Amino acid sequence: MTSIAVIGGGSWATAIIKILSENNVSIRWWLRDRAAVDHIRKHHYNPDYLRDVRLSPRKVKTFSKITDALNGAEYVILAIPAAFVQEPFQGLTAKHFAGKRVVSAIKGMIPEKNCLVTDWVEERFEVPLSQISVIAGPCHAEEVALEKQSYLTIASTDEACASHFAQLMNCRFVTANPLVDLYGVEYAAVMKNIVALACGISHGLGYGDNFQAVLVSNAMQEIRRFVNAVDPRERDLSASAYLGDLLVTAYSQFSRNRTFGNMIGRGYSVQSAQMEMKMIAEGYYAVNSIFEMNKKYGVEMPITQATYRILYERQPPATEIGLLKMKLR
Ligand SMILES: NC(=O)c1ccc[n+]([C@@H]2O[C@H](COP(=O)([O-])OP(=O)(O)OC[C@H]3O[C@@H](n4cnc5c(N)ncnc54)[C@H](OP(=O)(O)O)[C@@H]3O)[C@@H](O)[C@H]2O)c1
Ligand SMILES: O=P(O)(O)OC[C@H](O)CO
Repeated sequence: MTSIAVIGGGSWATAIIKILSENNVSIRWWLRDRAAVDHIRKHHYNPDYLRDVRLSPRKVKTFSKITDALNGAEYVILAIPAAFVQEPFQGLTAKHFAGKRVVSAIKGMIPEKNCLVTDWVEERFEVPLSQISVIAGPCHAEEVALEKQSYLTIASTDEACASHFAQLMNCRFVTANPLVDLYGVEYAAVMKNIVALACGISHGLGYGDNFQAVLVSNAMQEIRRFVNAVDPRERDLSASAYLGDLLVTAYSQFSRNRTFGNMIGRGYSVQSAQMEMKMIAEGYYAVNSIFEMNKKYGVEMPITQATYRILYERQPPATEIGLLKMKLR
């Protein structure tokens, strides 16, 4: 049995645990909410997210102390929005991660540092990059809960690391494939959330499918320009880890980022949209990080810039999307 620590108690953590539980694994699940830890021990489902997912008490043990969850685990999966991922690890050191492989399921950037989660893990806990991977690909937790066929990509700099974890994620309803492009996949996953915000804003303003198709096509070009500037290498951006994830997030009814953007387009303030949405839209934090990062790279990024001005400079969505409209082809 492979021992896997899962850090985070939200919808994606719950979905990942459902997938892994299809295989021969032992899961050590840390949740910050003590009541949820106790509830899962007693009733075998997460009271706050994906309540229909049944959790095997034989395979899944819950913990409220993070060091207990990490104890003896071969893998550590991070599944907390990037803005909050540092909090539970305060006081922990490299020794807590010695010999472990780390998998980030997070599609976001650490706001205070404007850095990728995998870079933070490497630097903060001295985990070798070859032992770090990400879970990517077009996949919503809600569809995993329904066992709808899904595809994941496990990306790493190291083929063996990606392949080994991909095997653990393969199951009846999930096909997981390894890919050697850690940074390209991670940045594309961060950026598709920004695009989904822009799609939601446009939809909220009354723009239709014709406009969105052009917006998404232009967004793919924007992602290509940025990713190639930050990490130039051969990659096929039409693969599902890149284009597929952009499409599902831009179009799905389940997308948190699109939903958040839609509220902004309809006139909600950032604060009221955040309060209304129970779940986290990573794109809100990512747009600031990518905007700041791009001061160094100077890539042409009209969609990111318009979204930044709407969310961080309080510019009227109608004005910004109106200006963006003239730049799209
Ligand atoms: N949901 C998906 O379909 C999906 C798919 C692929 C990737 N992802 C990525 O997975 C990551 C997690 O997203 P999610 O969808 O699981 O989010 P979510 O459903 O909104 O859950 C957020 C989780 O983070 C916890 N949290 C919030 N603030 C925290 C803090 N200050 N300290 C510790 N924990 C905190 C919440 O704990 P409480 O419940 O106690 O508030 C909750 O367990 C994101 O990067 C997202 O992009 C999500
Ligand atoms: O619901 P979103 O917008 O956070 O997107 C979730 C996943 O990243 C889709 O692959």
